[in-house]
Amino acid sequence: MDDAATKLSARPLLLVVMGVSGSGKSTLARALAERLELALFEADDFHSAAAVARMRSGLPLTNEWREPWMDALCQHLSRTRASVPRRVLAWSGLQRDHRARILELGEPTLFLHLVGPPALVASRMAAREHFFPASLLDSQYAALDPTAGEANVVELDIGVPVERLCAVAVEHVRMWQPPKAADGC
Ligand SMILES: Nc1ncnc2c1ncn2[C@@H]1O[C@H](COP(=O)(O)OP(=O)(O)O)[C@@H](O)[C@H]1O
Ligand SMILES: O=C(O)[C@H](O)[C@@H](O)[C@H](O)[C@H](O)COP(=O)(O)O
Repeated sequence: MDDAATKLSARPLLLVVMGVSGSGKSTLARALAERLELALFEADDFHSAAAVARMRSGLPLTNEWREPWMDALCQHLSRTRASVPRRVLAWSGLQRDHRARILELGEPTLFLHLVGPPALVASRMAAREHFFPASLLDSQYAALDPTAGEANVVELDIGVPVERLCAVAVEHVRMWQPPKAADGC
C-alpha cells in the first residue's frame, strides 16, 4: 500500500464513480480499487436480463426500468456493508433522486463524477465492446441531473490518462471530510 492508501485505510468509505455510459467509470473504479485496496462493485451487474436486452436493442432505460435496478443495487450495498466497509462502486448515478438513495444508506460517500465532451465519450464508446450502444449516449445526457454544487460530489475531467485521473481522484479522497452524520459509520 502506498502513503495515500495507508492514510485512507482506517475508515469506512464508499466511493461512487459516476457519469454517463462510456465516461470511464469502470476503468477508474478498477484503478481506485487497486490503489486504495477497495472492494469493487459494478452497478451493471444488477440489471435484469430484460433491461440489458432493452439497452442492447437500442432503447434507453426509463425511470420505471431503473427502479428495480436501484432496489437490487441498494439492497446489495446494504447487505454487504458490514463485511465490506471500504468499497468503490461504478454506477452511472444519473438521477439526483437515485444519488440521494445511495446517500440514505448512511455510508461516508463521495461521488466522483466523470465529465467530458460528448464527442470524446462517443469515440471511446465506439472503440469498445459493450451491450450499451453509442446511439444511446444522447439519452444519457438527457437523463443526467447536473451535479454542480451538490454536496459530496467532485467532478473530474476525463481528458487525461487513467493513471493521472486516478491520482487526482485519490487526492480528492484524501482531502475529503465526510459529513459528521456519516463519520462514525
Ligand atoms: N482516462 C481515459 N483515457 C482514455 N481512455 C479511457 C479512459 N477511461 C476510460 N477509457 C476507455 O473508454 C472506454 C469506456 O470506459 P469504461 O470504463 O468502460 O466506461 P463506463 O464504465 O463509464 O461505461 C473503455 O474502452 C476504456 O478503456
Ligand atoms: O441509463 C442508466 O441509468 C444507466 O446509465 C445505465 O443504462 C448504464 O449506463 C448502462 O448499464 C450502461 O453501462 P455503463 O454505464 O457501465 O456503460
